[in-house]
Amino acid sequence: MLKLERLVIDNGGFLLSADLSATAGAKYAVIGPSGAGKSTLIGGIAGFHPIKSGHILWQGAEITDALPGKRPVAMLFQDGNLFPHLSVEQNIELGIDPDLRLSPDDQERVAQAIHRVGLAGLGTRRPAALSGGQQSRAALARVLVQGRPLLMLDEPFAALGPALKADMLDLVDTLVRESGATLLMVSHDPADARRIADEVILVAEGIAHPPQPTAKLLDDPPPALRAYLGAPDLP
Ligand SMILES: Nc1ncnc2c1ncn2[C@@H]1O[C@H](COP(=O)(O)OP(=O)(O)OP(=O)(O)O)[C@@H](O)[C@H]1O
Repeated sequence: MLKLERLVIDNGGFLLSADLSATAGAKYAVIGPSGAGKSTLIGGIAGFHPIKSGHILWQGAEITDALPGKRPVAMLFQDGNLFPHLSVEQNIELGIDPDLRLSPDDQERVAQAIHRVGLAGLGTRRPAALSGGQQSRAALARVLVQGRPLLMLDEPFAALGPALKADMLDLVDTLVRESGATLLMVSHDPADARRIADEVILVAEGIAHPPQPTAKLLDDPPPALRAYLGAPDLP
């Protein structure tokens, strides 16, 4: 379980509060208005922002002050952060060892990840020689090989068209189920939440609220979410 206990994250003076738990192996969408603090929330859990107060616990162990690389977290951003001068294979290998010194077992894991995301035969290409969807797959393979139990995606597929995005969400769903990882995915699109998330963490006005079942929250949104979703005001 991921526990955020009276947590306050400081992102350059912007404060985000969270007091909630996320069940291991479940899938959460993080949604809410622009600027509300969604990226701050997952950046804080990943160790990219200082913690002003409170605690972050994973499976009962305190990780509040752990270095980012020592946390149980793999993170994927919108642009995927692929290095243009490296092959797809090398980009994925970086997920295992920044110096690209891989054991035969590691190389086998990379080959399996490439296969698993549907890029078999394209491992020697540079990112520029891949389509946008294929680049997303390569970036996903890189977080996969890290084998971390907490997978955090920050609007990873926002640049893709609707059909490709749906494909990628389904792929993430399958991979997360297979690995048993816990997923936190920031998205602006409620349809993404419905497609993949068991529960939604609503972030509004600097507060990350405890998770609520996706359909219940989206079918009957609270005022903070209602305006954002463009839902009509209640009479
Ligand atoms: N480096 C920074 N220094 C100061 N304030 C920042 C910094 N980065 C972000 N902020 C502020 O923190 C607040 C939350 O930003 P954050 O990126 O977490 O929101 P968000 O909900 O992810 O927004 P969006 O949906 O637009 O990506 C915003 O008001 C933003 O202006």
